[in-house]
Amino acid sequence: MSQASTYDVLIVGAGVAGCALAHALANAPRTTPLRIALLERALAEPDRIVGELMQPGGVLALERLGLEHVLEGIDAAPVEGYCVYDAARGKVVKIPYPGGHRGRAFHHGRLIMNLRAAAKKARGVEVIEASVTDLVEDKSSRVVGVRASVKGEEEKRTFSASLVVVADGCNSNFRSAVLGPAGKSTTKSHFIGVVLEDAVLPIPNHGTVCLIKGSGPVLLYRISGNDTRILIDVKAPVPADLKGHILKNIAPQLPQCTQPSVKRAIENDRLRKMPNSWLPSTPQGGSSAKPGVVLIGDSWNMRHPLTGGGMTVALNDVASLVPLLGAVENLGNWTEVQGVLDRWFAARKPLASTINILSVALYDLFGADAPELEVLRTGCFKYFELGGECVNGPVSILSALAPSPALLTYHFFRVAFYAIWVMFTHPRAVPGNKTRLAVPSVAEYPFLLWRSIQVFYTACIVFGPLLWEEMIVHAMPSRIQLLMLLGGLYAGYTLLL
Ligand SMILES: Cc1cc2nc3c(=O)[nH]c(=O)nc-3n(C[C@H](O)[C@H](O)[C@H](O)COP(=O)(O)OP(=O)(O)OC[C@H]3O[C@@H](n4cnc5c(N)ncnc54)[C@H](O)[C@@H]3O)c2cc1C
Repeated sequence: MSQASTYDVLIVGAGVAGCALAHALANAPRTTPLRIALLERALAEPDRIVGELMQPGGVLALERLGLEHVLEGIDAAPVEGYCVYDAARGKVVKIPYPGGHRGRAFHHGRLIMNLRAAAKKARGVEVIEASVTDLVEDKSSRVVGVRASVKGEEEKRTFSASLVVVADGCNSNFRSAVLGPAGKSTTKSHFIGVVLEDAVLPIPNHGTVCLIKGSGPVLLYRISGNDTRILIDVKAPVPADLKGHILKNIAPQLPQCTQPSVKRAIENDRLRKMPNSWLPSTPQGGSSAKPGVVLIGDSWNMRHPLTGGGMTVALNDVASLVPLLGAVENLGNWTEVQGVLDRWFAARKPLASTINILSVALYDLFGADAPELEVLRTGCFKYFELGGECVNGPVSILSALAPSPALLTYHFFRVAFYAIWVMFTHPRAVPGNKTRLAVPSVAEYPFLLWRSIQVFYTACIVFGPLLWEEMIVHAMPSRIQLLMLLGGLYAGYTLLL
């Protein structure tokens, strides 16, 4: 016989978002405390290659949520900034976080176990090992609960609640039921991961991003006293002989100091693979939303993991949602919840959109194979070499300390113009004699002028659609969007003339 269990809130998935949300909702000041069920399909320590570097903006969100202690006792490594290594030139540039801020890197499973323990301790939260199989709807198609296989029980159980929150991660089973076609994600590439033992990084305590010729970027960061994570971006189709491909084409391009540990790990260990997906967020409070259910975390919004922003976005989403949702006395009042979701969508935009756009734009530059993107990639590296605000601005954005799409747009297009300047003014290999370097001659200017137009156009088509998707498409009434599109087309037409 199936049992029924009734709560105020059901949360599907005890990962980063689900645990933080359960803990924060339980601690929200309310006249009547909430009864929350946190349903997780496997309570054993997860062993995954995701969510291992937390940006300073994520650490601050944990503090806002009263969860900073989850970073303790897990042998987490401090992260003081980034080091970008350009394999083509064998050069590194140091990009420290601003103002002495720090991120942390760790084994993902250890963080999750601490988060689950914190959720379990919170008043009114029940953590249940159960795999959710269906959303339960009433006659009006409002979600009123879930059905789940509970560990140790033969029959499926129905859980009911005023509100269901889905936080079941990147492979969400319920995304399309809630979002419809808007829930279709795009996979840009895969990350291949292994753990290196006793690896030496070019700059200690700095996440390393390696720009590789003919392949996507490679990330390296220490995740405990002895362990270093390597994530190698591989575009589709993933080669059948992956180990051979990495050992032959990628490992020799990595910084010399890391190569012995990389070769050892690739030869001896099992390679793990995860898709790198992109899913812009869509509003959940509008008339097309499914009543009674809300998505949060990767089930709702994903970006490229190159910039390690997923947990930061998820935690900041929780931190901005809970004060709004916690104030709703009757969570069964969907009209009131809808209003909250609209305000939440607007409140989260600056941080989430900045991180999301940056991750994909940077990936397009760093994973470049087209010649125009190659120019932008070189320009970006040289922009960082300028130091000062050319480092401080971008790293403040990356670390989620400066949640500003305007600042991101400013630096992105400064990089594009600087890349064009570099093309005209910096020495480069002379065609036909790769060992000789020379500044382009005046005779080459017509070609470079044409290339500049292509580079600028490429910058626009990399950045424009991301900005449109994240900032405009769901933020404005469609008539204003249409006017903006027509205005943009007209401006482009007059510029071309
Ligand atoms: C290769 C890779 C590397 C990444 N590296 C970083 C990084 O360094 N830094 C960073 O900030 N972000 C990183 N991310 C992104 C980050 O992992 C996610 O943004 C983050 O984990 C999202 O949290 P979540 O709670 O939404 O999902 P998850 O943390 O994935 O949690 C989902 C939970 O739901 C459970 N679940 C799923 N289905 C069900 C079901 N039917 N019933 C019950 N439970 C269920 C799962 O078991 C899991 O515990 C990376 C992503 C990838 C792909």
